[in-house]
Amino acid sequence: MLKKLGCTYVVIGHSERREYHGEADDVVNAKALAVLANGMTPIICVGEGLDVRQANEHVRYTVDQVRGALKGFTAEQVSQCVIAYEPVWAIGTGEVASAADAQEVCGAIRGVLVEDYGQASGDVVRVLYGGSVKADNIVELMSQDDVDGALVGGASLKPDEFAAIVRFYDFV
Ligand SMILES: O=C(CO)COP(=O)(O)O
Repeated sequence: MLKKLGCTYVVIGHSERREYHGEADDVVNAKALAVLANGMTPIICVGEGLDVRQANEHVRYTVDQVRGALKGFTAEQVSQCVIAYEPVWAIGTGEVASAADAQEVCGAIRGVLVEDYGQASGDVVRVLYGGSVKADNIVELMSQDDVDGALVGGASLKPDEFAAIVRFYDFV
């Protein structure tokens, strides 16, 4: 159905789907395979809640979600995926992870992709950060080595704000 509607990217495993619709890693895995089989690109969302962050388990937790979502994938399939790190405590709250927080987890995600699927796959996968991204924090987030882009929620509903995010490179 999404393919027929002309969709090219499909967001999977968003924290709201995980929380309210039981979209666990096995479902995310099956959906990502279905998206790829239909010639679209899965954007696989991962990220920890506040309790996990406070327990300092965020890297292990998020990396486990990535591995669960990609279980059984070939390196070629992985190369076609986008991963979005969205710490749940930063979504729609105005609470943005610091650029260093984003880099820590996005870097760890890239690390496991390289470890499990090789350097070429790890390099080609786009790792995004999402959670209260705005015009005034996009430059710092995008300057991190392993943050390749952003998954923007609320700010995408404000034309001027979103345009400034998309054109962040004008401010670098
Ligand atoms: O969940 C998000 C995008 O999928 C992020 O939303 P906000 O940018 O509103 O925090």
